[in-house]
Amino acid sequence: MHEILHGKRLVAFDLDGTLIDSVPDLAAALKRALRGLNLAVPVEEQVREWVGNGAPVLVERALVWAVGQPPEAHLQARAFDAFMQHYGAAPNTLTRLYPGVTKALETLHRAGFTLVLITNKPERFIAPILEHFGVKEWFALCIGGDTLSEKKPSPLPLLHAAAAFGCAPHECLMVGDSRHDIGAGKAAGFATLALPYGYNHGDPIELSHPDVVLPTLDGLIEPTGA
Ligand SMILES: O=C(O)COP(=O)(O)O
Ligand SMILES: [Mg+2]
Repeated sequence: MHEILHGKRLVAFDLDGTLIDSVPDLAAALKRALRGLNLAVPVEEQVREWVGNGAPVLVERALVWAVGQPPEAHLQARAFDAFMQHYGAAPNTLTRLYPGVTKALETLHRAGFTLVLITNKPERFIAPILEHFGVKEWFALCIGGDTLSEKKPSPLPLLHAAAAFGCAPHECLMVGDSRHDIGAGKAAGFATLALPYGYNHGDPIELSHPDVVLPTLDGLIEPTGA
């Protein structure tokens, strides 16, 4: 096990860009929504830079790009509803688990860590996706971007999860791909571990100064030899 796990009891995982590469399905749903409104559609690489602050902000960023200004409320509402419908209908068509995810979750769970999922994705999508990839059973709690009154980078969901299992913040680790995960982790008093392969608005995750950066989750569970 990686030394950052020493003294830890709870590990909180981000979802998009950390466990799953979900942008292809997010982009497909966004394109369908925009096309349905007769608006320009972005390429997948653009969508990759817009993910991370939850579905309403994803749709808003797409509309700003498509119409050149902040969208009026009725356009935002129509595009958001369409996006939610399209994504809900096909959240797992092109989405893939990143390497090492299943083994890391299973190994940590069997080693006695409490695993929680803290994503900014709307809560309704979490269970179908985790079930599809056969990893839902490893999580003791899942929190979405609309589950509580605040989402990452607020520390609130992290502190909520720690309290739910009677853990002090210093006994917890936040694992994520974006500045919102690392910011929330630091604000909550968690240790922080970053994966560089996900979505961080085009910036290197090192700029957020996580405690550790690993190329994949394999490094979290590898024997240290110590
Ligand atoms: O829906 C999003 O913005 C992405 O969510 P996540 O990276 O917090 O899982
Ligand atoms: Mg993420």
